[in-house]
Amino acid sequence: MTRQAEAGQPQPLLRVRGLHKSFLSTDPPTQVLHGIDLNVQRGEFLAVMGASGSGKSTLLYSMSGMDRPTAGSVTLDGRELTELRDAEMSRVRLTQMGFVFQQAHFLANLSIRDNILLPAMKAAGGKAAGGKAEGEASEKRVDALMERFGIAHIAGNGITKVSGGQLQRASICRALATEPAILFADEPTGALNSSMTREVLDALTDAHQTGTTIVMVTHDPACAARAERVVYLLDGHIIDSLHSGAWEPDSTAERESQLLAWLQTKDF
Ligand SMILES: Nc1ncnc2c1ncn2[C@@H]1O[C@H](COP(=O)(O)OP(=O)(O)OP(=O)(O)O)[C@@H](O)[C@H]1O
Repeated sequence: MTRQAEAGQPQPLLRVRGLHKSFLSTDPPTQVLHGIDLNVQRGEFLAVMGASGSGKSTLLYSMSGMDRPTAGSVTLDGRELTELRDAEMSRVRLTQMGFVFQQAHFLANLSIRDNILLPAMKAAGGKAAGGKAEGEASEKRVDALMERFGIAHIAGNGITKVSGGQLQRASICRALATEPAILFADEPTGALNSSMTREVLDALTDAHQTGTTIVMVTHDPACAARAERVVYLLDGHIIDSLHSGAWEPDSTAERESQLLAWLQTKDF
């Protein structure tokens, strides 16, 4: 879409234009993304699908500032991210973005609650710098999130004393505790069995329904069926997208079969 055509549209929360990513560490360089254009609207739940190696994780990392794109533009709430220095980008990631990965990385010497609280405290500037009130507000928010996602009873446990599904729900709490503008999830259910997958998907759906913008990379049609829109990546290009609309519990089977039929047209 040209800038002129975009003028009448609501400004997307995340706007990606002409995004290229090559890895120069290989000889010859590995060109992974070939000029991605993508808008993510405020409050949207977007899934990114595609075959293994098509560049899904590279896209997620390049648009969330975890890695530097080779060329192109990424704006979050109108702010160009590709020009930020590392320290500024780290601050944006800490305060405006939440991340959930396939494997939850938690500190072994802290309780689940303290692991969740840590980035929220850091984002608020720390108790000492941010003031007692901000620290207390972070603690209240974390306790409310743990309650909402059904893990309040494991608050004091260490990470070896919880299930994979509980740990992943704790990851989602940790990602939301800083009240990010956008949540990035990379195969958040990839390491879970089907009942734990459902727990985590319910948590993500809940986060979305209460206003969180989500971009999720997934192989799993059951995960992608929760999203409002799915884009399909092939060899570093977005080749198609499917709008499924708002998710309703009753529509799960229908959405999955619609998505599977769409994926079959892509040799998925
Ligand atoms: N750091 C790196 N250096 C060199 N090549 C890389 C690097 N990271 C990724 N690649 C290559 O980029 C391509 C895309 O990888 P990416 O992980 O983004 O794909 P994907 O679609 O997420 O795959 P999967 O579904 O298997 O996780 C692959 O060919 C991969 O080998």
